[in-house]
Amino acid sequence: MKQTSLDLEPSALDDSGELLALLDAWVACGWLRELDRALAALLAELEEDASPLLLLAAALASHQLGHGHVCLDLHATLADPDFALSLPPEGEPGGALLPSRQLARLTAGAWRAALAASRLVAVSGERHDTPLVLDGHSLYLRRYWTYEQRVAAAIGERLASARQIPQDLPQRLQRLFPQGPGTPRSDWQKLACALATRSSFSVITGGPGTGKTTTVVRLLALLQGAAQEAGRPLRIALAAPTGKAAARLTESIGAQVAGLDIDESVRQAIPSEVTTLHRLLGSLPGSRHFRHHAGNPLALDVLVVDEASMIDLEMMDNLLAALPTQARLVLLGDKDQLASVEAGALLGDLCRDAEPGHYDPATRAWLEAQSGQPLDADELLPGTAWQYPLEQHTVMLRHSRRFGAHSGIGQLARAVNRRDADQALATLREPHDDLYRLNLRSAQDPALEHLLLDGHGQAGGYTHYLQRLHETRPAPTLAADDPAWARWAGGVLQAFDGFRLLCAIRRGDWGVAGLNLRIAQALGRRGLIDASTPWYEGRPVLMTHNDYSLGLMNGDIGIALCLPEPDQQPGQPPRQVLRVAFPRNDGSAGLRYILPSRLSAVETVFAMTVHKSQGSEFEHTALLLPERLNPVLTKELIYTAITRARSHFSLIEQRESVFDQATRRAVERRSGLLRTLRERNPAPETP
Ligand SMILES: Nc1ncnc2c1ncn2[C@@H]1O[C@H](COP(=O)(O)OP(=O)(O)OP(=O)(O)O)[C@@H](O)[C@H]1O
Repeated sequence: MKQTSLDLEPSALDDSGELLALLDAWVACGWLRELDRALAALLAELEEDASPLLLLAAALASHQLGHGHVCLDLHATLADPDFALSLPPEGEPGGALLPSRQLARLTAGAWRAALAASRLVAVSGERHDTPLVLDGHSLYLRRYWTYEQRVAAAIGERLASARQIPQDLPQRLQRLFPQGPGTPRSDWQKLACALATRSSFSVITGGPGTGKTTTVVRLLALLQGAAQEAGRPLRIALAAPTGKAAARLTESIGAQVAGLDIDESVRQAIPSEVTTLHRLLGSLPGSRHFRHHAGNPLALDVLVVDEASMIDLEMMDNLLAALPTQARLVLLGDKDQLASVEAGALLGDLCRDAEPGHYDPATRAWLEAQSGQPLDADELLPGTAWQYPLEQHTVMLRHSRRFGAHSGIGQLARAVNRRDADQALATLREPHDDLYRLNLRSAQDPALEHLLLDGHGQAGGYTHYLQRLHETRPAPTLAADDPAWARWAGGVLQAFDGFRLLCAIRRGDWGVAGLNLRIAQALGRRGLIDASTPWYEGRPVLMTHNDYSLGLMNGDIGIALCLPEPDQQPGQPPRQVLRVAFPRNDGSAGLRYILPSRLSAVETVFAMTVHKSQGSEFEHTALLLPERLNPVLTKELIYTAITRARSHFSLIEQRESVFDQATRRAVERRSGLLRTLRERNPAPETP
């Protein structure tokens, strides 16, 4: 259909054929997925006179899902098209194809009107048979709009269900959170624990080392202790979105539970094993569905989910459906981290107002009475329960015990999080034992290779795990079932977590692919690996898809090692074969060994993207920034990279301005979850 236009030449926005040709061009550049374009083509078939503006919006709404946004926000898109759409994805020059050029003449009013006029679009979900829903100035694919509505409804229902609170809550809190010399005036851990006893839904957010695990372990001790006394012990489960995160939490929960001063019967009834959400819900291979759902709910009274920043909207919908409403759900995570790569920055949405708190006077009074402490933080703002229903059940932990006031990593992370680029740069210039900055003269600067292989001072590089591999290898005559092999493989995997290079992009000199090649070649030149073959001993690999038949999940990391063949001929010396050792990721500290030929979806992982590093920590983390700003470079990405570092952080860059500009820029995830949740909360009746 032709739109009226002042231009004589038809443009992509005036003509459906031209629009589809533009989408083709974007697909050819690798900017748009084939499936985004296919959706536009399908809609063009369904509605013969479909407006090109509708086809464009549909393809872009689908494209946005691939970038984690649940919907296409028309205003935000038109305000800064290239950034809002992340096109081109890695910042390469785009010329006339750039969205900022193509959408220059479009206004939000005209776009919205074209969408609202289409039979394929329901305005605010008033019809149930359209593939698209327009909610305010956001266009959704119906499936995602439905997820958002269901998640908001389920959370709203949980928030409204008040829980019975132990009469002696103040005393119980006092026992679990004794006031020590280092305890701040407002102990936010104690406040978070108190608040989480009140309803079936609560969120505890905080940066690294702020005590999320400590708090939740004490919360579980409190709830289980009270439940046991009442003769109704609780069924508790702990979960995390990825195997890696589950393994990490298993370790820290185990240590925390062991260290608590509580009755042995309560200790025994707090699980220390953490499962993945997929395993908890019972994933069905080859399907989006799970064994547990509303019709077959989880038999649980309390569920704690850590690393909740990695939960996407669809998973949250599944989780809320499968968890009975009377069961408590406690989400833990760092709201400031990058969100899940799937659509929906759930934790970020839920915690948008966690810092100012917006506690209702009644919430504040209750918290102060139960905890015996003032609610005290400079950033707090007042609020009411009906305007801020979720915030009455959310606490942000504010004191990091891992990165104290003098830690360089802590100072840098805090400055980046505030988008205070000047302070972040000043911190990088000051001498700090845990921070290092490498300014490259060019992409080929040998200092890069030196840092990646040998590290810097106390901070190691990639030679460390390979030295361990070679120097601690068991005698080849040992039988395959000798525990020395598992100890060795486990030690090599652990040593590999001593260092990781994180990249912002995938392609080019500064991307994951190029750097993986370069690092492998450099290690080959040192004789530490044989990089002339695709599968060499010491090759670290990352799973890029879930493989249910092998029990490996997207994001799992393994290392190829020469190990004795399990089925040996009696009397023969053990034959060595290359197998890939993966941690079991079930908290058991066990390993599994897979033949390389069985691994179809893996890539080398010396360097990995910051996105993929979420849920992991490394002793030394290096972040390599590309030479040009691009849409993925935001303060969330930089903050996430810095906070992956346990002891040392290195920033590698060619131009200082990229760090500076990226730190000033924040991701704006598009979703309407918080708005929907607030709208669903009834206003109080006026007398
Ligand atoms: N109230 C406390 N008293 C003493 N030590 C504490 C307290 N809270 C936390 N810690 C210590 O601080 C460290 C970090 O705590 P914790 O692991 O609970 O933080 P976290 O927010 O879960 O960290 P992460 O970001 O790694 O998940 C741990 O060593 C823990 O023992």
